Amino acid sequence: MTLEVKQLVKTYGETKVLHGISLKAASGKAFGLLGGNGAGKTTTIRSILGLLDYDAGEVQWEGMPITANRPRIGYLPEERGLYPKEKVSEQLVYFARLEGMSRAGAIQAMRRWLERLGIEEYEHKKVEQLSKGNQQKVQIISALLHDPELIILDEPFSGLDPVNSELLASVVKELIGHGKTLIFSSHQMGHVEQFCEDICILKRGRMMVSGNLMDIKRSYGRTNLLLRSERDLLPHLVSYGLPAERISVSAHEWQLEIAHEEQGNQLLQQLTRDGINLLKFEIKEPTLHEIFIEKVGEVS
Ligand SMILES: Nc1ncnc2c1ncn2[C@@H]1O[C@H](COP(=O)(O)OP(=O)(O)OP(=O)(O)O)[C@@H](O)[C@H]1O
Repeated sequence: MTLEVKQLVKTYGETKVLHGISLKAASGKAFGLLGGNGAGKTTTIRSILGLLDYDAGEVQWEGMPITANRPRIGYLPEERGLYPKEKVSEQLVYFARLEGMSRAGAIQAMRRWLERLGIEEYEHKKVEQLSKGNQQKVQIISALLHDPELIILDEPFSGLDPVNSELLASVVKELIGHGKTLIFSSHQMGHVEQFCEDICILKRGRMMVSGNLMDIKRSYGRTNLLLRSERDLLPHLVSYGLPAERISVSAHEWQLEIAHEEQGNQLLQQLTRDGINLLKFEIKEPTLHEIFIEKVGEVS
């Protein structure tokens, strides 16, 4: 099951906020929709959901316009939308009923999810009586209760402590394993790297990078070299012609950028010739965080 967005253009008044956004999210994979504040992620998501009229482009599900062939969609918006005075159970069953579930089916699914996320004791509590993180879990359940085929999660980890983040991470992996089509929007690059095979990075409504994350990393080359030694490596590295200002050091580890893998191997030979014993020699791919900073120029 594939979602395909083709050349989306959106204008507000005189301002174009999407300049031809295209993406393809396939079943059993997560797609990372990234970008700084105001880049156009929410506008893209709202266009996919049919909550927004766009000026040009197409949104297709399984090769057909999504308006004509609408999958079951689970959406976790960035801004939360629970009613504080209502009970958890009432709200969840209400949302599930809106998605066409029977009352009995909704209650059964709700109990399963409450238990899965470890908040079964709050079933009959009002939302306002729950902590922020537990309210977040209820909202996540409301997006997943009706077993959606297309799942769009905007900052799903917000407000979750490390233990609950792990719990949600395992749920997300399970959903991917069950063949769901998942779009994941987050400023937390670590989570994106954990789940997403494909990504795109937006900047002011334009696509700066798009494609398979491993390919994107590979296309950047293996540029970081990490060395660990009990000896001071700096004088040696400088004597090989490497600029001192490009070498960072912390706790017996030296990190520097190299042009290509071969340069790393040459350095290793030079250090060995100089009788330096290395405790670590690692050529590292760039992180998504580094790619993001280079492409967007800011972290948000
Ligand atoms: N209703 C609106 N009217 C006018 N401009 C809008 C409207 N909604 C969004 N915009 C503009 O569209 C651009 C993209 O906004 P969008 O909310 O899609 O960004 P985003 O990537 O989701 O940002 P964030 O990470 O901060 O949530 C921004 O410049 C924003 O100011």
